[in-house]
Amino acid sequence: MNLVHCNSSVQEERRSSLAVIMASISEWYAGKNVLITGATGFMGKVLMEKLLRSCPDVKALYILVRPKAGQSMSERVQDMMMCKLFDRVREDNPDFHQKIIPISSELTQPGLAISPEDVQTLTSCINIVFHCAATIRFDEPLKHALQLNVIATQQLLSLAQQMQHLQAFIHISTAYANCNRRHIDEVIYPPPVEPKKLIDSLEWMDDSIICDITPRLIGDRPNTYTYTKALAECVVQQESGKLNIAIIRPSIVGASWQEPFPGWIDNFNGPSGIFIAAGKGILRTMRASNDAVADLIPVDVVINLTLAAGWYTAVHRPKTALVYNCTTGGINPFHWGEIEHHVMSTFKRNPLEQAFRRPNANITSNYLINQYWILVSHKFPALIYDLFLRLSGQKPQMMRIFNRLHKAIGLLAYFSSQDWEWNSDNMNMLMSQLSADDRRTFNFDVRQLNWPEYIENYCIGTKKYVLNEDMSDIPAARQHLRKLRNIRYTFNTVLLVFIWRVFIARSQMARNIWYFVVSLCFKFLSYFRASSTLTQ
Ligand SMILES: CCCCCCCCCCCCCCCCCC(=O)SCCNC(=O)CCNC(=O)[C@H](O)C(C)(C)COP(=O)(O)OP(=O)(O)OC[C@H]1O[C@@H](n2cnc3c(N)ncnc32)[C@H](O)[C@@H]1OP(=O)(O)O
Ligand SMILES: NC(=O)C1=CN([C@@H]2O[C@H](COP(=O)(O)OP(=O)(O)OC[C@H]3O[C@@H](n4cnc5c(N)ncnc54)[C@H](OP(=O)(O)O)[C@@H]3O)[C@@H](O)[C@H]2O)C=CC1
Repeated sequence: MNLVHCNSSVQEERRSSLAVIMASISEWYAGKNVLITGATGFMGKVLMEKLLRSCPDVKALYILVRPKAGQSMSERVQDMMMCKLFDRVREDNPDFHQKIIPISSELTQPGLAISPEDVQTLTSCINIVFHCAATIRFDEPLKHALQLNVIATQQLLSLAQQMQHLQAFIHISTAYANCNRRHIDEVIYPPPVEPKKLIDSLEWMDDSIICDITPRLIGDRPNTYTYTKALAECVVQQESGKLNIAIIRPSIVGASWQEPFPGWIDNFNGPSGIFIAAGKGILRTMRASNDAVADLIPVDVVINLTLAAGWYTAVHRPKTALVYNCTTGGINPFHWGEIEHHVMSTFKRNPLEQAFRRPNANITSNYLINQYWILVSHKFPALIYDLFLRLSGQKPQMMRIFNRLHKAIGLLAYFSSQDWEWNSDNMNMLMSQLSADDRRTFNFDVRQLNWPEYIENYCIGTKKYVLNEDMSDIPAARQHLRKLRNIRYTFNTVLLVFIWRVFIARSQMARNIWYFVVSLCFKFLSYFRASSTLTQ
């Protein structure tokens, strides 16, 4: 009798674990408590939106938020939920905010500054963690980047170790964590330095000493961001213990492709600021290679893959942490030269308001040519415009804007001037594990991505959601571009005449050429006049 009971309970257990494996992704998230760091950021918001919309039975989203810029934690969360990004979720479930539980936390503080009561709540209920928070600035001082990207990850892992019902911990890294290599596999590479040793050393060091040794430490990586993200991956590996871990490595995350609507973007990071600067006619030249692969990845693709990886990690519990390179270059490549073409074409058809000049940006891999165009197309017009502002009693501003732009493009050029090759076997493996329905709901198949259409929606997204410009103002923006074109023609003509006048006054040869050209013009004019009189 006992044996029969035992057999049936084993069968019952097998059946339920089979049911878990067979469950769709949204069924798996049903009833789950999810912890998200970086929820107020670009990717965090899209992650929350997708979870609430496509996994409507998820129990609760616990989000770690800090007060910022004079706003309390709750004010920030309320503002965030009003955001247009959540329109579709709001339509489906006007009470969606009840599922969002903000937890006050400052990730750079000991214990992540989470209160003991909140620690108690989190450790007793969380089923899955998505760690998105990071500083993504390329010029972040090393100590701060280490504090947030490495030490906070370490502390979060130690909190995760105490969670009684945790089934998966998903860490968001970057495809450029190992950008000092040309070919990047889905493995965690040995760290440039033992993270614990570095943390201990920087603890006692003066900021100025750290600043001095930073270039030596980061070595062949371009900035503290990629360096600390590489260290964070190593910390995840070292401190994971018995947790089921996965690491997602997106490349350059851009506007949404399809969800919740095409073109969603809310920041100036990565290429977005460059597109805007080009659309405003400010950026005319940038160092980038026309033929290098532009490894952009839409944010909704990254989030769909992240949620699917969360499900897979919890259900299949791979023996070692799986790394997912989430990139497009090896599957559906597109190049910076093509991006330039489509960005320019979109902004000519859908101009931004109050452009400084007509959009006309060119990329070049040649240092000297780039420097020449910076002088002629950036600095010279900025000087003239600032002079005009000064003369009209206003504060000069253009040179300041260009200095900031030059700093930004200087930091980004590393990524747009060379190629990398990422292995994406795990992304393909994950896709093969999804049911047909899940593949549609959590689509991360970038083979279907139509680049020209995506780039057009991306540019229009920057106009609508970053700059908050109205599409109905496009006729006025086109009119403004026509005005700029006329100003340019007039300016060029005046400049040409001025230069010739200067030459003519000083050089006999210039005078001779000038008289020759003018007399030629007169001859042509009189010929046309004569021939038109004859035909009458
Ligand atoms: C047509 C041409 C086509 C050519 C295409 C070529 C494009 C190449 C693009 C290559 C991208 C490569 C990205 C590589 C990404 C690696 C992936 C990742 O893992 S990591 C992810 C990638 N990580 C990153 O991308 C981070 C990179 N960014 C940084 O590190 C810093 O922003 C900085 C150092 C560039 C400037 O620092 P700083 O001078 O201190 O300036 P703040 O930041 O403090 O901003 C101050 C204010 O200005 C605002 N604003 C900003 N930009 C623009 C703009 N263009 N306009 C207008 N406004 C702009 C900004 O919103 C802010 O406003 P508010 O809040 O005050 O109201
Ligand atoms: N964007 C991209 O192109 C790419 C991003 N990634 C990775 O994706 C992840 C998310 O990036 P993304 O959303 O673009 O970045 P964002 O800068 O938009 O968001 C960063 C998030 O981290 C939070 N955060 C930062 N500092 C602290 C702190 N001290 N305490 C608490 N929270 C903090 C921010 O909160 P707050 O709002 O309070 O500042 C914000 O929610 C990162 O791990 C990044 O490395 C990887 C590849 C490319």
